[in-house]
Amino acid sequence: MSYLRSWFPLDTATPRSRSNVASTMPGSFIEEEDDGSDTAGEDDVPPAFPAPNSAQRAARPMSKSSEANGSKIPTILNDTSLMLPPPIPNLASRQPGVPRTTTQFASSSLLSPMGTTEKPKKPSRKVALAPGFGPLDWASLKSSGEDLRGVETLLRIPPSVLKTHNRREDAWTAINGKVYNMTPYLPYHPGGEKELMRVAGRDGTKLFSLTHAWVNVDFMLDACLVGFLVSESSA
Ligand code: HEM
Repeated sequence: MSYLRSWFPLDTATPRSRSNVASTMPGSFIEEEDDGSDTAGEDDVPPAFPAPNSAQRAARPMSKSSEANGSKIPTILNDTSLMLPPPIPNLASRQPGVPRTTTQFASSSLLSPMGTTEKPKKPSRKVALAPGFGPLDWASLKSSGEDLRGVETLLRIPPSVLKTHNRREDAWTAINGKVYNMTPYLPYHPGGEKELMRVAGRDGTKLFSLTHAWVNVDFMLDACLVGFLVSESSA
């Protein structure tokens, strides 16, 4: 009991009756000193929650009726005092290709992601490749062992030599210092032959990286490497 008294500021000087204690703290497990009398069965009251004198109990508002009769029974949170449910998303307002507003997003996470309805920023400039000239066909041609270079060994190529390889049947270009034979790749190029031919016989590094810097030319045209671009003087 002395242990419990240190928790609760009870007036220990004037001993209270059990009924006094019970009226201030309903459901309290506090009891008087064991006076030896038989109290079996009276201890079965569950402990009060929130605990008497706890911060939670102090913070919660008392109901009007409980304030009136002086008892400290906290108001029970009922359905009307709960937060309102989120608004139901208006699915009918969705338009293909029209991005949704932020409120439409906030209302549901089950809608399809925005990327699927958004218009592409720029129209694709890819061309329709002839059947049998897709990326996988190019990959299998590269690994077939067929000669796609047209040279015996890798060469040192000055701009004056590069310039002479500017026809569809013999189209070379230099990208990042490496010279490639583009001719076998022409029908496989997703941007079309015409675009590729713009860099035939010259250094195509700038145009290449302006168009699609993400394309791995080292890998795409590894089987077409003919040599390295060098200055006229060092050729
Ligand atoms: C010489 C090496 C080149 C290689 C290996 C190459 C490869 C490719 C590849 C793989 C794509 C598809 C890109 C993608 O799916 O995102 C592509 C697209 C394209 N390429 Fe090239 N390319 C080369 C040079 C050029 C050059 C010099 C031009 C000239 C402007 C060009 C113009 C284009 C265009 C317009 C597209 C379509 C882009 C689009 O709208 O999606 N390419 N190229």
